[in-house]
Amino acid sequence: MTDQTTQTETTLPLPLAAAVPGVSGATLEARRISAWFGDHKVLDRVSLTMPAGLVTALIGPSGCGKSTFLRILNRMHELVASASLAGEVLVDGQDIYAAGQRLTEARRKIGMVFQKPNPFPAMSIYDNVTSGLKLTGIRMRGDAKDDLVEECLAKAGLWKEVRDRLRQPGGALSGGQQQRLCIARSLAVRPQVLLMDEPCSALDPTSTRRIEETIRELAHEVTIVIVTHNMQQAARVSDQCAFFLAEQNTPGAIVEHGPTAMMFASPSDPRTSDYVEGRFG
Ligand SMILES: Nc1ncnc2c1ncn2[C@@H]1O[C@H](COP(=O)(O)OP(=O)(O)OP(=O)(O)O)[C@@H](O)[C@H]1O
Repeated sequence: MTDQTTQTETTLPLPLAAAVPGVSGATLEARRISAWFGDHKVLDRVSLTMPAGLVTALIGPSGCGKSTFLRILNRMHELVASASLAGEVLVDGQDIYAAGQRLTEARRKIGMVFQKPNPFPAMSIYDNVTSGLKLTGIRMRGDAKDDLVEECLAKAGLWKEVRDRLRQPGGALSGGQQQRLCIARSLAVRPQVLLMDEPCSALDPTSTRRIEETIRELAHEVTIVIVTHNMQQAARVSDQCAFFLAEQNTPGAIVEHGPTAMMFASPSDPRTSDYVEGRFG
């Protein structure tokens, strides 16, 4: 699904986390990633470094392989029976696809927030936040768990709205609140990287702004990679952008990447300027 935007949207003066001393998160490096569904090659030798503490936006027209690339970054691509890949994904220098690397560990380090908010609807808000702990083998006592729930909901910008109803079901929240609950759930296992696949495309403009603010606030502690069709959103939230394209039935590849301001103001490839200025895609 594609979120439509207009040129009339304003740009939020959100702070940049770039190059702030003391940022945490991990540097994620994709090296020569190719991907297939059966015989259909959808990515061709894509390399990209996503530095610690920065927000990287993946942009490009529908079908160019952005979501596939994102799913490769935390080993979700392999859930599709026909899927295969080549290349390496390094988290602070360690390849998550190397022999002996555990799938659960990769997923703990590298969380994912999806297009459509997907909390467990009948489960309480509190239990939604802690639901990932058991899966990843983290044990916690009551008080520590309470503190973690508050911390994660606060970081996701939801604590004040739900502090008095933590035992109510997650499904009773609004769409925007559900998405922030999903962000809190991802944060509870202390990921180093957070992947977001069009996290605002199902949300209204106000909820979108809240999520964008949350992304900027989180950027100093977790490396964020976001897929978005919304160029204003890419400009507002990201520090660097990578422009993907799959031309004339060729596999997707990165045409150009660099600091967001440069990608929008003076890209070196005319296809990038055509895309970011809305002339195609
Ligand atoms: N599960 C799948 N099985 C087979 N082919 C798939 C599958 N998922 C994606 N593809 C194909 O892989 C290519 C890349 O798709 P992908 O969803 O990664 O692109 P995208 O850039 O994220 O698109 P969009 O912006 O529309 O979400 C497309 O040709 C798509 O049809």
